[in-house]
Amino acid sequence: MPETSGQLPFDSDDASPSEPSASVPGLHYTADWISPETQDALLSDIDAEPWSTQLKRRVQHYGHRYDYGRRSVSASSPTAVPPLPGWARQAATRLVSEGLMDREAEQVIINEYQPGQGISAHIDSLPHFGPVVAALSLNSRCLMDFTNPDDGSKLAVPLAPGSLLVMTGPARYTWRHSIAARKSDPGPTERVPRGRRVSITFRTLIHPGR
Ligand SMILES: O=C(O)CCC(=O)C(=O)O
Ligand SMILES: [Fe+2]
Repeated sequence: MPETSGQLPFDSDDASPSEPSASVPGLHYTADWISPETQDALLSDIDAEPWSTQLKRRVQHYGHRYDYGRRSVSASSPTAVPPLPGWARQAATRLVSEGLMDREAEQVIINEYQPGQGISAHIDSLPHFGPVVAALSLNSRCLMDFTNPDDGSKLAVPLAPGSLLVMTGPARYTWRHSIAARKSDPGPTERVPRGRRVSITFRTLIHPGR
């Protein structure tokens, strides 16, 4: 296991070109954005920090806490959370240098999904978060379902370990995304069992000072 000390080899050499989705405008998928070794190093850094059990899935918040009940973001001290770890700042810098985010992410939520867990359909908070949401997948694949409420169209996007999904434009502002709470996903030939999946999501804030 590589020793990280908060720093990770966030080189972009291994990444495949980002692919825009044919069906969901503003959705970009990059396979192998990080290597399996970097995934392992990230997971061990993440698992060394406390998880919040306020939801069915465990989460960690950095930079600013997102209050799921109030659907708001707070920077005030009673709800303060740790700053972005070094590895998250490196990833945020890389997202800007690759032209995927306009500014460095100020808020990170890490989600853990055990097999059978998911996330219900939503759009990430419009009053609080900026125009791009990026999600890095670790350890297990899953299908993320996108639904357009205007015409009911749907697309299931496979998210492989090490991949990066970037939502912007209609994928960010119109389409809803969700992960079904189930233990396996349909695959090309047979069902694919899910393992423990951890996602790291990066966001900018519309009002960083509040
Ligand atoms: O797990 C993911 O890849 C995405 C999670 C998500 O949609 C969110 O945190 O808003
Ligand atoms: Fe989301």
